[in-house]
Amino acid sequence: MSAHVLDGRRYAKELREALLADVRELAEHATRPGLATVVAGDSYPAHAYERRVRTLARQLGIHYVCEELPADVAEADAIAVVGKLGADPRVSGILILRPLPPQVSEAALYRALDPLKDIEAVHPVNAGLLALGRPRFVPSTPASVFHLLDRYLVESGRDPAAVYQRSNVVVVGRSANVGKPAITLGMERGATVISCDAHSYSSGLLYEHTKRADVLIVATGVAGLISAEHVKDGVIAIDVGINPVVNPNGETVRLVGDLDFSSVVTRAEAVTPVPGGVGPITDVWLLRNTVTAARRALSMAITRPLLEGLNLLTAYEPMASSAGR
Ligand SMILES: NC(=O)C1=CN([C@@H]2O[C@H](COP(=O)(O)OP(=O)(O)OC[C@H]3O[C@@H](n4cnc5c(N)ncnc54)[C@H](OP(=O)(O)O)[C@@H]3O)[C@@H](O)[C@H]2O)C=CC1
Ligand SMILES: Nc1nc(=O)c2c([nH]1)NC[C@@H]1CN(c3ccc(C(=O)N[C@@H](CCC(=O)O)C(=O)O)cc3)C=[N+]21
Repeated sequence: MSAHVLDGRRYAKELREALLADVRELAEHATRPGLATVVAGDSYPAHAYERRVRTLARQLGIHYVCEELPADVAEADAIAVVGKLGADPRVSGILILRPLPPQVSEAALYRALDPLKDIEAVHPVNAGLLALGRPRFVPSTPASVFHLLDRYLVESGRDPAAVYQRSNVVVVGRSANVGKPAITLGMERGATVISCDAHSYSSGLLYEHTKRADVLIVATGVAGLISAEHVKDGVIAIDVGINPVVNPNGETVRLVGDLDFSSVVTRAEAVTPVPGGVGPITDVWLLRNTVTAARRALSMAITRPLLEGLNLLTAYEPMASSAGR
């Protein structure tokens, strides 16, 4: 048996076309969405992603700015940069790239985000709303994972809701921006969700869980962590991992996932490749969230003076203040 190889590029193309139409529509209202990224140090995956996002923003006509910080940036300076972007009216969405250098606390930087520009839902308020099933933004990577899954299930003639409700969804990795929100999205769909981490691996339990997965989502950054012997026949396996591997010539770098693709493909019903799976959807989703943020900012700009005129702003303000503004 050889699995269906899910084509993330095809889904990404469709999403990109729809997004371009949205950007053009906003332009008719004299509104241009803007994305800002913050990257500190020289992580290869972070810079690889930054380049993708930059290129796509330009293609779509979205304003783009990247704040490149040195690896030894002081935490207070990084926080000030995030604050500055929050106050910049050209910026509708902000992405803080990971990993951050050790002296910069991720939590401190996330708290410094304007919650209405926090398109990856990492500010405590947005992470909380997501966990409660009322997301303001769905973070791009887990959103892309479930977009792929939902689309594949529909295209193969199944009702995604019915499939999730009788599925074990096993999520390997539980970071705040990928694994944890993926767990939430699986729970929201009514699946039985099992969360595994590095302790599952070191205690020898990881593969007991992965073998029970109907849907396996792997986001660890450990190349080749899961191979055919660790999954059951007919699994649907989604590989989030992006791991740079230096080619034998010692120069060019290629990317591999967390699945040992060539073996998993022999047992799975469906599997995503790296490259060409989740990755190509993620950047489109990020810009889609940026456009959503810009649209909301526009409607707020229109509504605010009206509410002020009617002396109703107090009725409106709690929403903004509950967002921590
Ligand atoms: N395709 C895409 O669009 C994207 C890809 N990525 C890629 O996805 C991967 C994961 O990213 P991210 O979540 O940010 O990474 P993090 O390093 O923040 O988190 C990794 C998670 O994997 C767990 N883990 C590590 N080793 C093992 C192991 N041997 N067995 C089981 N679990 C393990 C860790 O467990 P513990 O918590 O116990 O330490 C942790 O929860 C990376 O390769 C990254 O580059 C990221 C974002 C987008
Ligand atoms: N806050 C934060 N959010 C992230 O989403 C995030 C991050 N930090 N830090 C770094 C990692 C890495 N990452 C990538 C996503 C897609 C590709 C990608 O699309 N790759 C192409 C491959 C292109 C090629 O082969 O060159 C693909 O998968 O098809 C690459 C890298 C996002 N990350």
